[in-house]
Amino acid sequence: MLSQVQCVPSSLCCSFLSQLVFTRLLSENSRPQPSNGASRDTEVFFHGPVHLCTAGVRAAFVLSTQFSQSGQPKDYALPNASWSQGMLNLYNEFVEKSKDGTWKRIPSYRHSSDSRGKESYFLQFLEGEKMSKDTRLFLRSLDEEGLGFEYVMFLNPSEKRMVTVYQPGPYLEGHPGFAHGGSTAAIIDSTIGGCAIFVAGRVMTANLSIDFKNPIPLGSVVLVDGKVNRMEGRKVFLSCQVWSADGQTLHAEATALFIQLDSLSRR
Ligand SMILES: CCCCCCCC(=O)SCCNC(=O)CCNC(=O)[C@H](O)C(C)(C)COP(=O)(O)OP(=O)(O)OC[C@H]1O[C@@H](n2cnc3c(N)ncnc32)[C@H](O)[C@@H]1OP(=O)(O)O
Repeated sequence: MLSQVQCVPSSLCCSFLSQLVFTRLLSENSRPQPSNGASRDTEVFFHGPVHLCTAGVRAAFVLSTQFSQSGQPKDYALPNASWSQGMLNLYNEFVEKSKDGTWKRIPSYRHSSDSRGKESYFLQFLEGEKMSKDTRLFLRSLDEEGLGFEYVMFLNPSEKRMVTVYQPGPYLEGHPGFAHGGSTAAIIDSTIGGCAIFVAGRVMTANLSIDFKNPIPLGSVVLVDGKVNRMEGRKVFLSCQVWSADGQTLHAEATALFIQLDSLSRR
């Protein structure tokens, strides 16, 4: 995913009832069309006795992670039961800051194609792209809440800045108890990638250089703060810092170069 990641030497980077019931979403080829309800999209495989009840619970759980009650694709950038109080506090802080329009919460879906036709700064990026229904966005690839990347992004358009309130889950472990450096690189890349898309439309990461300063405990809450520093032609230069929620610990800082893929997409 990354063209280049540099790590400082001191860095530490380096079923629920599944024995009775196997439930899996079919390949996302059969991912439900949101307006038609969700049931078409799940296939439940039973091994042994038919445990309809548990299967139903499991299926309902899986579906509830993908669709809102309205049947529309679920916006994952909203609080869920896995968010810690610290995560909620930071989220509420930025929601408050968004009331005057300074900041804007960025909705987030599991599939790129779910962003189509919605208010999304990704829309411009997506236009004209062929979307595969087999794919999931990397950071939204897990069915169960809280296990992987729990995050919400807020964009400050005038400052060309994006902050991500981020809570790394247990499936992101590197060294025991701490987030893998690659997962930190991924959230940084996506945060500043959002900034770059905002100013330049279709972009790709050409270079990402990260200094890992302090390990990030799994389940803790951090603020990923990225901004555009300058643009030179097709080149977008960005920087990013990852801070603990209390602002006392700098976990990582990064610089990056994104390249605009075509000038027509420039905002
Ligand atoms: C969820 C939404 C957020 C998304 C965030 C996720 C983003 C990603 O992870 S993208 C995936 C990872 N990135 C990739 O796979 C990119 C692979 N690389 C490429 O496709 C190409 O090299 C690409 C597009 C970056 C640049 O290619 P190309 O368009 O031909 O540009 P090219 O002409 O070589 O270079 C343009 C300028 O950038 C400079 N440049 C290119 N790469 C680099 C680099 N690594 N370091 C420094 N400068 C560079 C060139 O020197 C040139 O400068 P100048 O105009 O001053 O001469």
